[in-house]
Amino acid sequence: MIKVSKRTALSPVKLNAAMRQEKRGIEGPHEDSIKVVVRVRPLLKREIERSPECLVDIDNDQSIVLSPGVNSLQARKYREAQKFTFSKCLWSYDKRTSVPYADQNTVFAEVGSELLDNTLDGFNSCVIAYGQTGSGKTYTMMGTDDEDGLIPMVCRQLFTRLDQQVHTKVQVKISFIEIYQENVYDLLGNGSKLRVRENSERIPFIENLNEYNVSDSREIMKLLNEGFEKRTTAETHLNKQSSRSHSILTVTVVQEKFDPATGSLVKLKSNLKLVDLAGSEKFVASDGLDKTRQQEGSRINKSLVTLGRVLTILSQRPTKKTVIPYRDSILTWLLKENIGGNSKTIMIACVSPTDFDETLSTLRFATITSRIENQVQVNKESRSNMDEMVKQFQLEKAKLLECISELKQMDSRSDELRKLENYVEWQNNYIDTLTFTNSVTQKQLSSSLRAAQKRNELLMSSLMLTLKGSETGPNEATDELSKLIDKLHRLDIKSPLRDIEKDLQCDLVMTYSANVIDDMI
Ligand SMILES: Nc1ncnc2c1ncn2[C@@H]1O[C@H](COP(=O)(O)OP(=O)(O)OP(=O)(O)O)[C@@H](O)[C@H]1O
Repeated sequence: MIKVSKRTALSPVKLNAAMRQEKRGIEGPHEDSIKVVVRVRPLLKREIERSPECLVDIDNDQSIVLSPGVNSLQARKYREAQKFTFSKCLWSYDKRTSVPYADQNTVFAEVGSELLDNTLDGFNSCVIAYGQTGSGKTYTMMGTDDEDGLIPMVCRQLFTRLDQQVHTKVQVKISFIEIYQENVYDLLGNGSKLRVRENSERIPFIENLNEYNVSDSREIMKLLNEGFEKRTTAETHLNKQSSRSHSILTVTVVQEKFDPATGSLVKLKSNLKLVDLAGSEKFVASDGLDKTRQQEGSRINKSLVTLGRVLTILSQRPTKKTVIPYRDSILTWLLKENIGGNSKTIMIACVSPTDFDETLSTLRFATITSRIENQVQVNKESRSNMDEMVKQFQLEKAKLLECISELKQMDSRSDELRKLENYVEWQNNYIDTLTFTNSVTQKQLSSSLRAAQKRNELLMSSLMLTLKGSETGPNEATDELSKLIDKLHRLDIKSPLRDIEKDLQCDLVMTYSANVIDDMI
């Protein structure tokens, strides 16, 4: 998936990325609050039969009003409607015209697109679907057979956007886990329990977790469906197919590109986590739940209670000394970076239109979450020891191009000039190609750059002579020029090229292979 274009101007994709970057401002560490989007689901078939009262309304696209309802017990306790304001409120209750209906595409436009922007800009990103059981989390995240949810849309669009990138080498990896009863299981593995550990920077990771390289949307969708099939679900009294586990799909995107502005090689690495939480479900003895369901319920509650505790502490602006109980549940431990750490995080709070208590609890939870400021920064590495050499090369390239254009203006159309121009173009493309190519080692790159610099010196002298020839008449310079071009021919550039070609087996270097030189010079 490596592409090279000779264009130097910013492509629309790059331009958009640059504009987004400018809008967001800074690459270095900065605060970014967790964004909350609320989605109200429609009545379900079995609910319609009871003709329940709709307790929610959307005031504008940012405020949601929850009223106790005239018939409910809550009406006495909460006399007034409660209003909550968030980044966005999505109305999927019915298709009346005064409030635009939010379908799956709307969710993608409001959340998915931003997640992809952030990921491609090099930020860790995360979306967490939260809400009571049956409130529409899995519908929103995965969708159904007929309507894709956020996860499949994001995965497909990721590749569409990556395919539009030029001058970039990309690697995409995915892993998919579920946390069931406080244990981690690999949804793309053999089903054994996995351990969570922390690296030296105290960032948690899952030991022996399978990560798969994916190169297109077909591959990613295949793995996704495979994992989703394995997720633990069961029928509960509130949802026919209730997720009994938390699932986390992690998409790791590594982009390597050459930044012509700074003349350096830049590596952006971002983790995109798509989290579908299990529903919080109140259960009482009269529900007649069996022991497994009760145990599941209490474990799910335990992790969601810990999540609530962590979010509450974070929302109160903790000091460095405050202990945040991330490790009290596997869920909060694994989401450590995404809540309070280095991640641009969005919560989708899913609510039912008819359940006052649960919807109130979800909206309060969401309000606390919206007060949290994460500390984010672009995950950027540049191969700094190469930077100077590449910068130097860029300067030389600029000089050579300047010289050629000067000669052209002087209407010097000599054969030599044409050859030199071809040579300069080839050389520049070749070096650009190498710098974009991930598999080239630092050693290979630095020796190629050194060789290229030697050639640059000769090219420069040759161009200077051509220039001299144009000014003083060809005769004086011709001899010397032929000698220099001869020297250029004799520089052994073919064998190192062939070595690299063999190593890489990559179309890109092939394009500028040694054979091409034969045609040019
Ligand atoms: N916006 C929506 N449009 C149409 N149907 C929806 C919508 N949201 C939810 N549903 C339907 O409601 C039911 C419950 O939704 P879903 O399974 O997504 O809930 P959940 O929050 O994931 O529940 P759990 O926590 O138990 O897994 C499903 O039949 C789903 O198709």
